Amino acid sequence: MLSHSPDAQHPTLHPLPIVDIMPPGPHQPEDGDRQAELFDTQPPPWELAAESDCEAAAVVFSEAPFGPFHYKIPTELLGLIEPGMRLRVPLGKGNRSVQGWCVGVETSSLPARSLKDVLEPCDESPLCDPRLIKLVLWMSHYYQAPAGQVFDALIPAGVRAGAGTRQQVFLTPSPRALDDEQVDALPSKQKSAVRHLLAAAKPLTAAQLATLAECTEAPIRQLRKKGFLSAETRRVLTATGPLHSVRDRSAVQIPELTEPQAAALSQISTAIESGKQQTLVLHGVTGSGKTEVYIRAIEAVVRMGKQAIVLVPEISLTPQTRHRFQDRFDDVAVLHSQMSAVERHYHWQRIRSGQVQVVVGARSAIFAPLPRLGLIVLDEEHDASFKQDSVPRYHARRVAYVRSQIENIPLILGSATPSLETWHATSTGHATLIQLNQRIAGRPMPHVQLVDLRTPGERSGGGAISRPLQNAVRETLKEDGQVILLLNRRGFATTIQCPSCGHVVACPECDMPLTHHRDGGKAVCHYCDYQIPTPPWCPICKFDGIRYSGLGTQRLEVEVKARFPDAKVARMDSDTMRRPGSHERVLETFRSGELQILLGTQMIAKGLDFPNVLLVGVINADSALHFPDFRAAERTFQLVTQVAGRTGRGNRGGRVIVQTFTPEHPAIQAASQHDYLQFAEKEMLQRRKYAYPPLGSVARIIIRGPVEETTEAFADTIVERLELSRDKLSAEVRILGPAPPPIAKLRGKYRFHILLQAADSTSLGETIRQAVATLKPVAKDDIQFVIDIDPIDML
Ligand SMILES: Nc1ncnc2c1ncn2[C@@H]1O[C@H](COP(=O)(O)OP(=O)(O)OP(=O)(O)O)[C@@H](O)[C@H]1O
Ligand SMILES: [Zn+2]
Repeated sequence: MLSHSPDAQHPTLHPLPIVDIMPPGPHQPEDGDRQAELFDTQPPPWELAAESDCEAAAVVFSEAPFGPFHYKIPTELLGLIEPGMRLRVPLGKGNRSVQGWCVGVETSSLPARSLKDVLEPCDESPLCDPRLIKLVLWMSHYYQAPAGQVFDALIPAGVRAGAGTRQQVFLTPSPRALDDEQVDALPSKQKSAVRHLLAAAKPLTAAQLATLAECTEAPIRQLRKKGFLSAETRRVLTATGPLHSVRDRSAVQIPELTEPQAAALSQISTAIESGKQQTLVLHGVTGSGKTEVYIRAIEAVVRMGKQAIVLVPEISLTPQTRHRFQDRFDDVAVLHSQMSAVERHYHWQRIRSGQVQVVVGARSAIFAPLPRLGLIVLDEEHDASFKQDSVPRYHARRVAYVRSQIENIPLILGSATPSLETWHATSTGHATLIQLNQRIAGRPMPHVQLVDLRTPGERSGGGAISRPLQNAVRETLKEDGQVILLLNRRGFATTIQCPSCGHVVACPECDMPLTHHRDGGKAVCHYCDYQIPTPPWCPICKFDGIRYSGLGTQRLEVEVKARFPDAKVARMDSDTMRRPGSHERVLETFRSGELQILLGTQMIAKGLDFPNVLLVGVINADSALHFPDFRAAERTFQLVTQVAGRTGRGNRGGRVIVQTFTPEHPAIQAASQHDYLQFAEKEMLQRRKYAYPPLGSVARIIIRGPVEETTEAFADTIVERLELSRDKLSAEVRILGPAPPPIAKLRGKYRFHILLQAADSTSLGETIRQAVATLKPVAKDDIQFVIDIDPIDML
């Protein structure tokens, strides 16, 4: 049913007709919530006489009904309401007062009396400029998320709540104060206060005015009573103190660019000077010096009086990354998830005021309200953490692309292992490829040795570490080198099973096997965090001798400590990294050389730059390979290549040992040869064969509910509607399911999913939009459905 031409539209990066993006269409409000719509009503002729021009605000809400609804701006608020502000408006039959976001102000000649009035603005100035509003509307449309909820994702909660601010009363002169005669008649202290306020030519608090006029606040109170002063309440930032640190930059050394770096920079500079949107893909092998290229490009942007956003995966927001930018720019705002609401608000205000040159942050930093944005950089653009897994389920790469179009600026996507979406864009002319094929200082790529775990001789004593890896660790430690060991599974044992009756201890909420954690002897569900004390015997047949199998990082840690008793070992996974700053502390001790072996999950695979790491061991390269996910091979290739890239970054060289049950797998073969091209070409053939992204678009609908039958029945209804809307649109969309996903039960809810595939994202999106437009699960069934456009998570 699906047909593809080789030059099929690129689904992720094809140019979007931004100007054509329409605000979300008017949703049908709930019964009794009917609020007149300006643009879907034709006034009957007898009303035309009564019509007069009126200013109306379009308002969206973060809870149903989502709008947009139109409200009349009453005369006293004319000129005070702008798009991007929050407004208080009456909603529904009972006219309950609710807060919404203003997305537009228009003059209209429709009968004003059919519209309700705006009650009041909640902000003094917009929280969102017109370009960001455009981005919100695009996200709302593309990801099929209510615009009000997109605003909530865009504007940090700390900003919305005014964290670290206080209401303060500001005084301005009223018309009476402008009448010299009346002022002259005032007692001297009051007269002096009025004159000082007039001279200040800006609103002042009573305390400020009292200081200026050298009086107490009593005369000022008198003046207010007599009507010489008008008072207005405003929110002001009261948080002070060192909310961000400034580094001493006197000793910073600026490296001379290598030739390939200089060539890359010159291409990027041309794009920056062009003043146009352009997507540049910086494909540089690990350790090729991509960060230095970003920094130089941003320096050029800053010289032009503009600003930049650098997005990195959350886990890379270590001091090392921060310092690299803070060392080179006067004003960097680093945004990370462990910030308090006050800190976040403080930086947001600084960013919006235009004083910040560079914003470095994870996914949501793409929304930073820089007034003169000149460049966006996504480092490690392939990283899955750029996709948000709650509404709005956006991918920062796609949003960055759209923002760069709205702002008309270049976008740099950097990686040693670009996503196939990005790679494909370079071959269809939607992006320009810039390559750094060599490491800095002519350092060789590390040699990778594959250890075939199927060969009995390679495995030593049933442990996780093969004989070759064991020898290599020993030699490295002897040479005073450091070791990184990757095992992408946390916990001690990943299955707890009774060898007598075969029972596997599973989560009652998710039906997934529990993982045994040694600390505290807990059995934990890695999907919902359900925990019980690990049962000492089989809960079913009471057999005394339950078995722990399957390898996790805790067990690896025990084995490593037993095999190399003289080495200092640290484990890094989400269990040991719960406390703020723990990630940084471990990396600091590793850098200082105090630690010899660092083992952990994928969080040790990214971005680390330690010259003394002479050996990287991958305990089980296949762990991600057999997931029911079309990106499994890509993820395996990326993970192995990235972790292998952590060695050989100094003058002492480095080597990599990869343990695997499938050494012949193309992803593992290509990773072992540092051959991105080989991988990309083979993988692209697979994607083409099945019309998977980037050669087609995918969407996923997840349906969940407490009763299996009703949930499935509801999923069936969605499929029927999808088929109807597909046929009505004559869209070539393939609809698969409903079927239980790999995680068929989660937190006590049954799950079904529907997969949709099409050659282009537009017909796919429209098919879904029409199918669910009026769809609502029966409230008593407690069923929810989630639309995930361009899903990353297929579980
Ligand atoms: N021109 C240069 N001269 C000397 N050293 C450099 C130069 N450019 C970068 N470096 C250093 O080389 C090292 C590797 O650079 P960087 O971390 O930017 O590489 P990368 O391409 O981002 O690697 P990865 O993708 O593996 O994270 C860093 O220690 C950096 O300071
Ligand atoms: Zn669970």
